[in-house]
Amino acid sequence: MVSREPNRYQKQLIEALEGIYLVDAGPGTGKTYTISLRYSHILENRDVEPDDILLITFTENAAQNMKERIINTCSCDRSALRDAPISTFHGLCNQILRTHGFEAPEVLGIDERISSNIQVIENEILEMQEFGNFMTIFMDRYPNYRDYYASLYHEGEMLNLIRSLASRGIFPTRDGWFQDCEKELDGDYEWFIDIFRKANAPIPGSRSMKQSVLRKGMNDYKNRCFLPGAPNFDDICEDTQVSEHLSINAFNEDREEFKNFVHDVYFHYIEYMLGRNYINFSFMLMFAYVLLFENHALRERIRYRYIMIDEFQDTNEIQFKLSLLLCRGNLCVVGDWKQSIFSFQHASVKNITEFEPRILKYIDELNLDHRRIDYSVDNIRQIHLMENYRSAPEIIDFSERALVAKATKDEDLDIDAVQAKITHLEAAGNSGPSEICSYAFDDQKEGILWKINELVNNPDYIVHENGKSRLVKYCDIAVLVRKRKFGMELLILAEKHDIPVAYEGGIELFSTPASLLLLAWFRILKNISSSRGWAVVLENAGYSLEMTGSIIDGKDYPQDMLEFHSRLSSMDTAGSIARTVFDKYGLDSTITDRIIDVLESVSGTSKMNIGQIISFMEQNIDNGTTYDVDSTRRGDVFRIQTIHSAKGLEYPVVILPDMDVRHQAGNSSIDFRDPLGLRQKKIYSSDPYPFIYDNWRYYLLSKVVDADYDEERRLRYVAITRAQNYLFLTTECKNQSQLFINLGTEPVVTEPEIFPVPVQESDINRLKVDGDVQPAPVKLSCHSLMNIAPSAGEGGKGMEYGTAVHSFAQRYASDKTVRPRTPDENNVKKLLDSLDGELISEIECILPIDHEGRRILFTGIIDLVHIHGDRVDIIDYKTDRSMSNHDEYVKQLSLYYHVLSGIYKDKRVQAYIYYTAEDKPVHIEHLLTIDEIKDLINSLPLLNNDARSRIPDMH
Ligand SMILES: Nc1ncnc2c1ncn2[C@@H]1O[C@H](COP(=O)(O)OP(=O)(O)OP(=O)(O)O)[C@@H](O)[C@H]1O
Repeated sequence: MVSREPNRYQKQLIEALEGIYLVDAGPGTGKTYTISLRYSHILENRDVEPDDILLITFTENAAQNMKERIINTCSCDRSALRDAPISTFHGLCNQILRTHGFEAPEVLGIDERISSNIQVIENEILEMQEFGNFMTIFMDRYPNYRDYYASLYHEGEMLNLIRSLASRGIFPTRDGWFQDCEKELDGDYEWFIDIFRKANAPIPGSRSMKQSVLRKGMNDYKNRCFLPGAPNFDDICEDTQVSEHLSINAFNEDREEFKNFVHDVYFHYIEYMLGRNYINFSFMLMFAYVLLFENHALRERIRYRYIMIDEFQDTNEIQFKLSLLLCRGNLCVVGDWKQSIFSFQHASVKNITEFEPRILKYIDELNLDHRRIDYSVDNIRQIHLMENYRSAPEIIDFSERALVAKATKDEDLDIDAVQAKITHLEAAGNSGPSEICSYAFDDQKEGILWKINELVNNPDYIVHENGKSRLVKYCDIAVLVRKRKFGMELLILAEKHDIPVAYEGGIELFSTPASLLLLAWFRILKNISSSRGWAVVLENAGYSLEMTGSIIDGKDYPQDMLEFHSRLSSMDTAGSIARTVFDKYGLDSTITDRIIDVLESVSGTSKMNIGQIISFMEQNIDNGTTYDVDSTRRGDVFRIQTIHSAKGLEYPVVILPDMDVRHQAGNSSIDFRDPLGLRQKKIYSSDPYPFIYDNWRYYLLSKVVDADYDEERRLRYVAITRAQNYLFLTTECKNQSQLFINLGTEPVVTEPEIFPVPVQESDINRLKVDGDVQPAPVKLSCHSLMNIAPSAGEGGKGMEYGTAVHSFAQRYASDKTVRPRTPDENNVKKLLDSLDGELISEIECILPIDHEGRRILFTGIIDLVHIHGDRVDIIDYKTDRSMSNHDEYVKQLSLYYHVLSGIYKDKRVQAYIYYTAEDKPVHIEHLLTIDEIKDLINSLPLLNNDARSRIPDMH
């Protein structure tokens, strides 16, 4: 067992307390572990209180965990630690503003105050609604900007731009910009021209010079709709290059008016929010910053003796500057540039990769008119942690190779330069078994589930825990996805297959069936004749389409539902309506709790009426907004997580599906990024005719700024480095990303075996339909009657082997030229050669059984049917090395037997299991009768837990 003593370098970090420290170290090197020990060490060895040490983490959860870890390990007074400033930047700024921020808006020339009961708008949709209201007023007041309004795809673009500017420390004042920061909006000409010349250099060919990368990328210029006056393609594109003169002209585009527009929207939106006693996360940081910047006495009072920041690679510029203002000279930041994956939240990887130049630049800015930073940063020390305690050596090596895998065929990636920046890690703690394997499936999600079932309880896969070895459990496995949609689809499929699963990392709460039902009731509450509302409610209660149509047309709603409606009408809060609806339907889960929670919080914050609640729910659905739901299921379940939410975690087994690395163009008409500054992608003009034209200048400039796949690679790196022992990469057979191909692991092409597929009722209980309604049939795979561990079925040869044998048998039955490759396939060939009747292979069959008032449809695939004279043989291949599962297979063959007996009434049907390893067809003498099958059905948990028993009574 690995000792938990810090290593030499970790010790050095723990003990080196005074000064500025940068730790840019790889995954699993113990950064978080060491930081918590360093915190305790400061308390134990310096004359300070917990209040003197600021520890910043990335999420509230991480802060909580860190605090608990410190409380459990530190020998100092635990009660003092409970309120210690271990928090996120937002938590810290919120606290500063509520205590000292009353007059902060004055710094920007705003007359409003920050009250101690100011409401933080955390909800994206709610803020978007507020922003929409604000823009309506603004547009009315500023008609002069109407061309800009017309060019926006969506008002939300402006809100996103405001957040992005705020994260960079670009704030508007009444008369201009705070600290002349608007020069950032102009872009960086030197930087631009440097990359322009690189991208525009012709490429040496064998005989003559070939087109530059930039020139190649410009071909689409001809097809765009630019305003008249834009240069012709031939003017802009020369033989092998793009005109430098026109490119400089494009960079120097006059944007004064556009900047004024952005300034006015930004400034008045801040005023509007404060006027309603609201603040958002971006403005919280902004006001805390300007307050500490201007109020020297306060800054002096608040500053911390020691500051530590975890996950520094995902901080943004204003957070970096805030840390400097809050610091007395002892700052320690830890992170890993290779794990920077939050640029969409405006994080800046350069905070860590260019730590030193940035700190010097920021200090110059902060000290321009007053000496705010009085400590020295001349001696920034770096501590290198190079031992990875998490992953097996193969996984560490593979992760480092993945960082230099090209994302596209033509990507101009300087592999040597990237490699030079990677510090190779040694595996320090994990000497357990290890495997990296990639798979190509026809259906990737089915394939992933198959692999999970193959892993669990399979002696081929071992996990070490607390010094002991054991088989893999579901809870050891994490599937880390790029997009939530993929994760949600996998979740639904896993649930359908009855594989224990939990989805973590946010779900589209308002698109869940429970929420859609609630939305329907809100619609009915707003308008008793709402056909959209009634359609959902009636359908959910089991009414057929025709019945629903006639009820809606005749406004002849069921009495019990009308009574329920009048009960809901008497309620005055969205939360109580939601609670009552969910109670009525017997819906009680973490999802319904969270829906109530969100509705209570947003309707409480902004006093919404029913119409606004409906539109809030609709916008959530349209935007696919996700909410964290406190873990759906605990226990032995495998986890599906987005890569972003898996940051900092580790799992014995990681499955990483292929991800699409094509850049989503995204509908946006404005852009703000280095080195281009603030730009309009689209321009509205009524001349020569009203249209939203492409901006030729932006088009050209955007071609200069290379498509950047670095963050995609880093995302993959984060996912891979969560794995301790086993890493499985998966892809679709037909649709492999270039990044996947370039990882260089030849995928095993395999077809997943069929699972038990109990088709379940929806988790929503229904209001009862008047009269008798035949319940829908339940579809079950024949495997659901069998009691076989998923991996045991192939008796040690593995499912892949079994799949290959089945696949060979199927092909050989129809094409005798196919060659066997294994002894089992050879035996199958012998068997098939010996059969002289008609052969039908892999035929799907369904056996209906009526049981206790309900129809159950058993489905399965018969490997081989052999029809010969008055006899029909059913043959099922098994690649097991023993016959230990024989009795279970008899159940499966019995179902097939009853199907074929019903079809071939005048023939004798016989069933055989063909054990391929032994070349042994075993005739099954005693097949189960239908009554015996019904006895087995009684023991199925799914059917006993019949949803019908949970139907609420409306009467
Ligand atoms: N000196 C050590 N001895 C034994 N185990 C260690 C040591 N240092 C760290 N570990 C263990 O290594 C694992 C990774 O540690 P930690 O999460 O702190 O790394 P990290 O550098 O923050 O990783 P990441 O960058 O991936 O978030 C944890 O299980 C931790 O307990």
